Amino acid sequence: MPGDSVKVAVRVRPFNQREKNAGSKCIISMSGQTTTIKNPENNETKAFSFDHSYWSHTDFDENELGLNIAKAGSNYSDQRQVYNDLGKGVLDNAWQGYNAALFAYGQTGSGKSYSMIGYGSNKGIVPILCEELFKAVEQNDDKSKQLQVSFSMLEIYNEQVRDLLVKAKPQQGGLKIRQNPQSGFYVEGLRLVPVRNYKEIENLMEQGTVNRTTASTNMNATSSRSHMVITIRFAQVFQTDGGSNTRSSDINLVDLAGSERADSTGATGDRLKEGSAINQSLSTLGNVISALADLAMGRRKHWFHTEIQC
Ligand SMILES: Nc1ncnc2c1ncn2[C@@H]1O[C@H](COP(=O)(O)OP(=O)(O)OP(=O)(O)O)[C@@H](O)[C@H]1O
Repeated sequence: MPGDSVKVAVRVRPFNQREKNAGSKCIISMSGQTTTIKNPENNETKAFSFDHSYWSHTDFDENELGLNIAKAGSNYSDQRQVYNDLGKGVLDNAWQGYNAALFAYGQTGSGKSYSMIGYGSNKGIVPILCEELFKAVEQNDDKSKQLQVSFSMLEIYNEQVRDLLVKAKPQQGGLKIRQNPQSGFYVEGLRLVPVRNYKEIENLMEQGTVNRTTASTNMNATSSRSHMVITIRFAQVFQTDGGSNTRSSDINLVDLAGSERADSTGATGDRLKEGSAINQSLSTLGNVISALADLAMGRRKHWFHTEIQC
């Protein structure tokens, strides 16, 4: 794959009302790729380097369209900048036939859905990426190349997979994850809907977002209680003398549920059960990623099965 195969970025959001009411102080600062955390008790600092460190905490105004834009001279990162750095490369790779995945990970209420999906006019990476994909598709005037886009959207809620494009209540136990020796993992029965333009994707995304399980907690009024995976399958069919060749790519865009502490979210009953499923699956995901890193570095020879059952 061209460029770096893995990129890591962090983003700091503005204080919410609860944090403002509590008189919270920001202990994070960002400069270039570096994120610095200051211990307010002894002023000790620790610096961490990432591919991108996005300052979205202060120094922005809302324009007449409701868009949050940087104040002159500030280092505020808006939605478009985050897309340009993270989403654009994913799209470029898809044109070249590579699969790609983008995960948003963080504590509950930290801004994952804002960065991935967005709120109101502040569209996130997923809608911008879909819009840019269709802009390019519409510009294609090569008659020997046919471009096809399909869309699916699922959630993993309490360890069960549900198709978000289907309104009906999910079947007992949820959809099953299967493995095909040729094409890899897939979700049996998941709808993969062919889409012809951005408007159709926008409608599907809206429908899926409404179906997604959210609830209010002390930490976030619109907390996602499930992990969400949007897959955009992009196929380029090239006509040849003898028939056709297809170059296909899956773009997986994942908005994870946030990690949480039961005493901070005030969770009881269903919320508590969801919170514990969320934390368990996030730690499993962490194990899977470190196992993959070990495999890539040659530190481990075998995959272990139990980690991929979630
Ligand atoms: N960069 C940002 N600029 C402005 N507001 C933001 C930003 N990031 C997050 N917010 C606001 O913070 C609140 C929480 O964000 P969001 O719902 O995206 O969190 P989350 O990490 O997805 O939470 P959860 O895991 O509980 O679903 C929302 O009201 C959102 O509008």
